[in-house]
Amino acid sequence: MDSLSRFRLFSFSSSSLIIVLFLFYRSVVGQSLPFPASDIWAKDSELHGFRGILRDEAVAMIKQLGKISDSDGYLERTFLSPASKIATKLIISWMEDAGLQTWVDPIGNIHGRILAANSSADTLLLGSHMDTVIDAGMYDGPLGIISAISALKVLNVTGELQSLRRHVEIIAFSDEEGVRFQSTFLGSAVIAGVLPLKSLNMTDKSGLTVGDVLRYNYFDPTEEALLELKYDPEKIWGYIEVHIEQGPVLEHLGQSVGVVEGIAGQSRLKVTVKGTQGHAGTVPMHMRQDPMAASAELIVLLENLCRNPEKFMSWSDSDESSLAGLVCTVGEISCWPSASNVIPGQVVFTVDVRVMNNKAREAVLYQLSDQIYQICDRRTVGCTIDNNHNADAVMCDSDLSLQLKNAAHSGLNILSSDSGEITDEIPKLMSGAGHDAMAIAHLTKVAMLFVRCRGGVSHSPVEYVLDNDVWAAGITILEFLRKM
Ligand SMILES: NC(=O)NC(NC(N)=O)C(=O)[O-]
Ligand SMILES: [Mn+2]
Ligand SMILES: [Mn+2]
Repeated sequence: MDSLSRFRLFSFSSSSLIIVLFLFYRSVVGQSLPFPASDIWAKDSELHGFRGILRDEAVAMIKQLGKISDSDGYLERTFLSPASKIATKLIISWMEDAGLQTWVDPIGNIHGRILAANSSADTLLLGSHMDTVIDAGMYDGPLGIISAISALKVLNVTGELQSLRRHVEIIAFSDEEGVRFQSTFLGSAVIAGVLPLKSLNMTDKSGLTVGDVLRYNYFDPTEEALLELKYDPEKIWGYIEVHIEQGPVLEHLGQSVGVVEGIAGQSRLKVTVKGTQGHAGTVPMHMRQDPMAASAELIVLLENLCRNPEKFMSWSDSDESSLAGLVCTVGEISCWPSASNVIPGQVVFTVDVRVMNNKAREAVLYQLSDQIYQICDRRTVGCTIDNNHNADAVMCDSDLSLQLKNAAHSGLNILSSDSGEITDEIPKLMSGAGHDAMAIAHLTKVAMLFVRCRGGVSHSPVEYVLDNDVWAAGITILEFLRKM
């Protein structure tokens, strides 16, 4: 047996012996030792990177939250839905177990806070979103909330919670995906004071508006009332978000975590194509105004434009480099009346466009709209394009990111001291996915930690993160909190 294994065996057996002696002492003498049991666990856990809390318990929490859904058979938890209300109670219980003061704001954001001894200290915000897409994975959003809660729970166990240099507040945001109302960041945008008022009029599939739902939850979303929920930038030091990468880079590099350099800008359109509803058997093809066939041509065009922008865009608008990372997705389509023997009267589909360069995104949107109107005119069908959501690209703060990178490095070294691996350089990478950090960047400086996910797959039930990578996220936040 090599020396490292002998040391590990000794350290494990000695800590187990201490625990047995403590339990025997308490049972015989009936008194606790001069120091509380948690110190023993804390010392033992310190040796092993608090694996019990930061890995095993965190993974169990992710799985538990991943079962709370509005739908049977797959995970769907949208803005202020019944499942979100159940999830809220669970997240509050976890925050309180970690020693945090908790509350829920009128937008459904869940807050957990610990105050520093210095009442004039500024505040570090941590968090991510509790809502999901449809047929979602269980890590997108909840990983960021739970890794932050677990890190603070460790500090609670070790008695360090009261000696933090800054106030720390975890926020579980109520709507990042924008699945129910197509307008995203509803929760984080209110905290940052940047919620577009037009978002309040967005409707869900049942015809309810955002405003209706908030008023049903006893909050009248007037401009003044919304601004009262905005945080004061002077009191906020920064925002850190842990999130799965949702891409293949970290897995390709063989790294568990990476630091995000920037987040691509994004826009969401709703395209409505109106034609002449008719009988599938009697209207000759040349006499049809068919919005379904028109939409099919539009969707192929959108794909073609984003695959080969140079064929559609004069380079004066934006040169090739600025179009790097351009992606375009039609994720949702519906038609009326949706019967196999009826030429539809109307088709509605969504368009999601992402690219790092904001000017390039505007140029792409212009080209898309121009092409859509040209095709609809040629097909004599009507067309309206609603621009439901825009979020400019965000660059993460370099100083905060460096602190996060250093925390990741020291955290991984703690974990690798168990396994003997030496931690390489922590990679930096871009995000094509959007994050609450895009909204919070309007309030304070932001940094993000990406966590490897299997095959880079996300927005799918096969989304998966290794338990040890969950652990890596938690210990990074723990090290960040200790060193900030
Ligand atoms: N991390 C995410 O999945 N965010 C998603 N949501 C927004 N708003 O971007 C997305 O589609 O990328
Ligand atoms: Mn997502
Ligand atoms: Mn997400």
